[in-house]
Amino acid sequence: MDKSKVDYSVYLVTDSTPAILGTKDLVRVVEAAVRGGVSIVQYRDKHSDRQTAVQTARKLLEVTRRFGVPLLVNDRVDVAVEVGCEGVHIGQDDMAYEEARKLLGPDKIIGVTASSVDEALAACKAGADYLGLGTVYATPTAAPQKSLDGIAVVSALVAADDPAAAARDLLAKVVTGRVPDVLRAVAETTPLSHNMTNLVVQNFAANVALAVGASPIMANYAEEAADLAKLGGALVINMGTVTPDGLKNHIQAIQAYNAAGGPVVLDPVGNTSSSIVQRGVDSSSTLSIPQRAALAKSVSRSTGAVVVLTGKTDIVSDGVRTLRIDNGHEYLGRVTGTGCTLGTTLSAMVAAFRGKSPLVAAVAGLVMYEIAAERASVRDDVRGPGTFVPAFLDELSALREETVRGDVKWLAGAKVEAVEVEEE
Ligand SMILES: Cc1ncc(COP(=O)(O)OP(=O)(O)O)c(N)n1
Ligand SMILES: Cc1ncsc1CCOP(=O)(O)O
Repeated sequence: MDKSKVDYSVYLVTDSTPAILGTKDLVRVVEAAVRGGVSIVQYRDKHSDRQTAVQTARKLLEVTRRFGVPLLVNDRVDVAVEVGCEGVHIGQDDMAYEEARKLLGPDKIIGVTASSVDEALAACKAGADYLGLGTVYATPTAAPQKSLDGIAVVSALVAADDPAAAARDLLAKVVTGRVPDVLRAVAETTPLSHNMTNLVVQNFAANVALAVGASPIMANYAEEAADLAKLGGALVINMGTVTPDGLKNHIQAIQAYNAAGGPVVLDPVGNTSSSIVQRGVDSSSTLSIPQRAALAKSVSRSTGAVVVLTGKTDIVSDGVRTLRIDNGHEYLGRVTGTGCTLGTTLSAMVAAFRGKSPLVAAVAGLVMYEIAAERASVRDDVRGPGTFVPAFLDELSALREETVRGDVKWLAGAKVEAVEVEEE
């Protein structure tokens, strides 16, 4: 497992004490919670003897590996080494970070509890992969300007009657709560949105990029890609009006962005190839929502990419977590290019949120785009698809400005839910 890609959004810390677990079976609770959307699990057991702890950790590892999420062990580095799980979480009174690192090697995850700025700085300097910052309470007066990477919970999941439903609920809330972070990152960095897109949408896509806060360049000549890829932006490959020559340019540009580690958004539009990652196919799809969710998850698993299937209900999956978004307006389907320019929007989000969560970035792009459409559609000056387009650009821009000044009331309209997908 590549530890730089670990998602800390919903972090389950287990507890086997009867007061919290009750009479339930811990492994089943963890399995249900992971199925619901938990993205990382820590086995925390202060009471069991070593042999029992190793046995339990092995059972938990079997579950977490099946779902592709990491398992850490709290405090007991020897148990983590013996079962070969993804890492440990240590506190200030536990084994020293350096010693744990020696035992675990460079590739394992080591999280450290920090209860003061000094402890946090020391842990970062030593090389901790993440910090556990103790109990966090929101206050009604102080909304943080920057949210955390995720929340670690014990009883909200372990004591829940339905851990899978509780995990789905938390996942949707945590992902939605990070949307402003993504939009602010776009506003702060003005990322390059390098579009190799179709003939129909060039101008519209450039304007959407500007409205969401990105810097567009419509550059179809791949010789430019290597230089552009170094600028920290993202590439949009839209195959709407592709030609044999265009295809060669697409491949060369993708290679340049891959070499530079830059994100690529691929939109095959209504391409007639056999690939299933097709927006065109999807939007007229007769598949049910569970089928589309399973499809997105399986394509994401096999490609390693975050997959977005748009439609009345959008599906987003990173192969582990799958979400649905039910925002938008029918005008989006009555204006050409609105699917393509969603790709441009997503490029801005993934570029600005590079190194963080592409799943969260994708959800942010979808939510912003579709709530802008909802707001535009109810404006007095909008009388149909023609007047919708300028109003839509205005609303994209307004959402960006509101978010930057800390006004995120609009996010209350986000309809994001986690979807449970059966394992194949
Ligand atoms: C994610 C996470 N954050 C903090 C803690 C607390 O760890 P620690 O300070 O070692 O205390 P105990 O959990 O051992 O009582 C944690 N476990 N996980
Ligand atoms: C009409 C058309 N023809 C080739 S690409 C294109 C634009 C499609 O745009 P969208 O699918 O985003 O509406």
